[in-house]
Amino acid sequence: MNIAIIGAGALGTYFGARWMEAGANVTFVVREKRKKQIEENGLYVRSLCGDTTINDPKITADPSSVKNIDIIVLAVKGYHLESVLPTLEKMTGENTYILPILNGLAHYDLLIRCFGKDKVLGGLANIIATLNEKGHVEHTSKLHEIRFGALASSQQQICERLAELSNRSNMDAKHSKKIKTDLWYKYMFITAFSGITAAADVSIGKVRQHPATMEIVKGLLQEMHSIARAEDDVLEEKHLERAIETMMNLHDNATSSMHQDLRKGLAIELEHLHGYALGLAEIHEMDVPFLKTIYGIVKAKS
Ligand SMILES: NC(=O)C1=CN([C@@H]2O[C@H](COP(=O)(O)OP(=O)(O)OC[C@H]3O[C@@H](n4cnc5c(N)ncnc54)[C@H](OP(=O)(O)O)[C@@H]3O)[C@@H](O)[C@H]2O)C=CC1
Ligand SMILES: CC(C)(CO)C(=O)C(=O)O
Repeated sequence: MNIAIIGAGALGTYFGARWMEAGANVTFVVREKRKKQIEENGLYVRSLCGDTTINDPKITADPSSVKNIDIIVLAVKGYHLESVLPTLEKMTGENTYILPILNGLAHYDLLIRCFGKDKVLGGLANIIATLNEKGHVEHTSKLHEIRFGALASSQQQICERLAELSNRSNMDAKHSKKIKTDLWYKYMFITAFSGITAAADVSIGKVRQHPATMEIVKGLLQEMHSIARAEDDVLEEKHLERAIETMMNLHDNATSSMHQDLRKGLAIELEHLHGYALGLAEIHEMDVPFLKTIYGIVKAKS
């Protein structure tokens, strides 16, 4: 299978490396600075699930040179989305599908508008990974899940091909038959988790110590659940209960990538996650005081 990864950041490099180990032909489409860094330092993954070095990785900063791709994995941050569209346009052929693994849902509207609903697969990732100063991946927990699935009936075959490849790989890959539900669940969860950890500047253990703080988490989840139901009606009551249970069971030191980015002084995906949810709430004329407050607090810190 020919896979192109746009964004050789933490997720793109990690999953790209795992697909390569499983025998895929993977090309990394990067910008010049990252290309130079990879040429100097190589592509290396340090992982609790097994280290790996990518020997002679195919890297290019010229998307028009990348042909005959089955799946383009989009692994950029939400705020890179607009600027990556010309890259996607140059690479998307008749038989190419786009698999976004970004957090959130805001990108689907844009991608489907630009490339059509048959082209855009559903995807998400659950992993804790970052790039170190050498540009190598540091994967620091045993969680390395990727989920993908068809958003249109014409996409079944490509999803099955990806599942066949991924089942041979060293990652927890799931071909989901209910990817829309999975996407909304993750969006609900990450908006609450990243919101509270970034706003309070603490990891989840501290949040759980204080019932008043935990009430905010529950309020955020409840509001996101209501937005999901108004928009797509795919989440049930059990999903809300599961999200609360997961929050209760996370390791005390667990925190969100948004919180970590904020601490490092990096850009964050606040508009992509919380901003987009506020827009949906407005369309549905819903009152979302927890979301509004968290957005306001994190905005001032960003
Ligand atoms: N890290 C994590 O643990 C998790 C992250 N996620 C989500 O996954 C997504 C990706 O996150 P993550 O991998 O951490 O992000 P990173 O910042 O590590 O990687 C994003 C990469 O995208 C690259 N990029 C941006 N624009 C372009 C472009 N036009 N062409 C080529 N490359 C480009 C950047 O390259 P450059 O160096 O040139 O800027 C960067 O390397 C986010 O939505 C995040 O929320 C989800 C689960 C966990
Ligand atoms: C919750 C987690 C770590 C799961 O992948 C995540 O998506 C994030 O922090 O961005």
